Amino acid sequence: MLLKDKVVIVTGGSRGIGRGIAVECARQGADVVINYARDPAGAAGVSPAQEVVAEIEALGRRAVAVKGDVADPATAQALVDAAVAHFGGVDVAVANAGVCAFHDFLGMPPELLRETIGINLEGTYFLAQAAGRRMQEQGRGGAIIAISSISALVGGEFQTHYTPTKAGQRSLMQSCAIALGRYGIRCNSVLPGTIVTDINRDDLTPEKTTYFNQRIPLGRLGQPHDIAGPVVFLASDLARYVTGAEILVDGGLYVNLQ
Ligand SMILES: NC(=O)C1=CN([C@@H]2O[C@H](COP(=O)(O)OP(=O)(O)OC[C@H]3O[C@@H](n4cnc5c(N)ncnc54)[C@H](O)[C@@H]3O)[C@@H](O)[C@H]2O)C=CC1
Ligand SMILES: C[C@H](O)[C@@H]1OC(=O)[C@H](O)[C@@H]1O
Repeated sequence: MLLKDKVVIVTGGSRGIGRGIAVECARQGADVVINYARDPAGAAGVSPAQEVVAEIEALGRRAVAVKGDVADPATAQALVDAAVAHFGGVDVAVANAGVCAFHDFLGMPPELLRETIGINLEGTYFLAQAAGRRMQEQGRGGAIIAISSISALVGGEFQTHYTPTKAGQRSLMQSCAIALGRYGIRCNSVLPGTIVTDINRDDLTPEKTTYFNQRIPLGRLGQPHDIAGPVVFLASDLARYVTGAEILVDGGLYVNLQ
């Protein structure tokens, strides 16, 4: 087990990539605080956040779900407080929550631009700061991981509000690595390629899916659990000398120009 008895926070942990990360961390021995923004119950009357908590408990670990908008700095503090109150501290913070409402550049409403920056970039900043403060007090180091994107490296016609937030998260982790290295707190990014989740359900038409499956050297789009392994690695002591770095997890998409 790579994360035995570590305490992990995952924002946006009730769905998609965040859910995959939260469950894999528990499988690796961690107790987990998951954050969610909105969580309507499904047909069976059980919400996704409750499902994740139950899945983690079935693995023999503890979990708690905390509601909150990551764009609000109070949410980051509430997540740290929950980790301390329920599990005694924080070892790993994963800034995963994010939005990407596809929109053309010339018609971009300022509200959508600001909302995207607030959730994706400022939300990561607030979590890194709140977790970093607690980790410094604890004096036992820690790991902060931003779920950035292949979009930190390349542009997107309908993502002019989004790609700068992903580049910003990567840059933020580099600067935090310097600011927090003296406390043994490592800060890194994971850059997923295109992963099939709710965020791109409408964008990934059958035609686009076929195109990607042909262009990606490993022959398929990603799934949430493809991202969890690299996150666990960065969170674990196996990565004890890794900070200010990033792992591109895209099936080879980025390097295939043709
Ligand atoms: N799916 C993909 O192809 C890729 C996704 N990413 C990034 O991965 C992260 C997770 O996205 P996915 O799992 O794909 O999408 P998703 O839509 O399935 O999950 C996003 C999560 O963020 C939460 N969230 C959204 N706004 C929030 C807010 N204001 N406060 C708290 N939580 C909020 C949602 O409730 C949800 O749990 C995002 O940061 C996204 O930018 C990066 C590269 C590729
Ligand atoms: C939402 C997109 O499909 C997804 O998110 C990203 O960060 C990449 O641009 C992917 O294509």
